[in-house]
Amino acid sequence: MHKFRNVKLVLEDGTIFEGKSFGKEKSIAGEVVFYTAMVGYTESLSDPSYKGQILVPTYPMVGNYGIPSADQTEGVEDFYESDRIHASGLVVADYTDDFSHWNAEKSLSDWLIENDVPGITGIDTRALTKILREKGSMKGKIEFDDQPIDFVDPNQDNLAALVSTDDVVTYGSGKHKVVLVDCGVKYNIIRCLLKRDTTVIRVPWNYNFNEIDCDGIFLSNGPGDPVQCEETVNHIKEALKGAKPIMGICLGNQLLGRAAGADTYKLKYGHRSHNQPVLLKGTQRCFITSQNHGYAINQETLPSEWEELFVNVNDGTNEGVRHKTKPFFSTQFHPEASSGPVDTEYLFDEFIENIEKSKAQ
Ligand SMILES: NC(=O)CC[C@H](N)C(=O)O
Repeated sequence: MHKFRNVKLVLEDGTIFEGKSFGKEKSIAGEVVFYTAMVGYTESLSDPSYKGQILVPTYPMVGNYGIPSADQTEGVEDFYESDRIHASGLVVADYTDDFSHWNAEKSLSDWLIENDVPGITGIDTRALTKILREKGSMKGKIEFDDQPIDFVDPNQDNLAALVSTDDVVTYGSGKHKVVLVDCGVKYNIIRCLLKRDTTVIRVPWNYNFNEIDCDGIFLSNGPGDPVQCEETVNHIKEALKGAKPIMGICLGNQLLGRAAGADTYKLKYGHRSHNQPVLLKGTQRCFITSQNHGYAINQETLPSEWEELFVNVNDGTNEGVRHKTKPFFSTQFHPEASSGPVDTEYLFDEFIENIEKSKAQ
């Protein structure tokens, strides 16, 4: 029985939380980040953007709806955001093995163990989150006494390269051909594109996608610091010389911003939740969005032919950019949601409209 052995969460500032293990009995180190969504542990743990991070859901009870089936449609799992867990570890207040849900097939504990990922329960996640909010996201480790390890900063690595596809993969057979630059794509982006009559050609993060004859370019979400993806940025710079429609999400927003000439920077503790309010610039329209990011575009550095598209109402940070004359836009939040509110899924329709207009020219 692997469960409920003593284990510690150790923060870079010296704080130690004692808890019980309910995942793999393996010490790991990473960046500790909190998220305040009440549901969505399956989607978050399988979101490649969490690579290298130790996740702390602030919602106290975790595990009660189990882990879903691996049913697939067109080669994409219906209920996961990738084919494995990408987060390094999970920290919860109150884990329960006693799950109940129409689609549950196994416990969260079993899924963590299968994926070699440790979990720690019995932690005062409210106290932990207060520390992360005061001091910012920080390095931490889930450590078993007999397996000491050092702290690591995952953002020093090119994490997108670690989670991107190795091969070019094609999904669907719709009329619009979209190149999907995979820096760590969430499956719901592929699902949202396939629902809109597309053929999706998923390519590695550093692939020269400009060589592909396509109708539009999609820049995915992904983990880590956008400065690590200089190769992708150079390919985007090339694409910006043309006029093929581009849409980006999250890391895709940051990479589009950098390709345009703007800078990016690290936020103190990031935005990870289902209730982030964003204002559509030039209107009074506010959307509630799903978010997961630690970096942002510095909107002051956007060149004059670009403008801010959305802004975060909580802290004024950038939530999207667009070109003033060409069909290029991106969002820092997640219009594909999964998990979270779907109010901004219409942005995929705008991307497809841009493709239709550009094909009609
Ligand atoms: N979800 C994402 O694409 C995250 C983008 C980037 N890694 C950040 O943390 O800001």
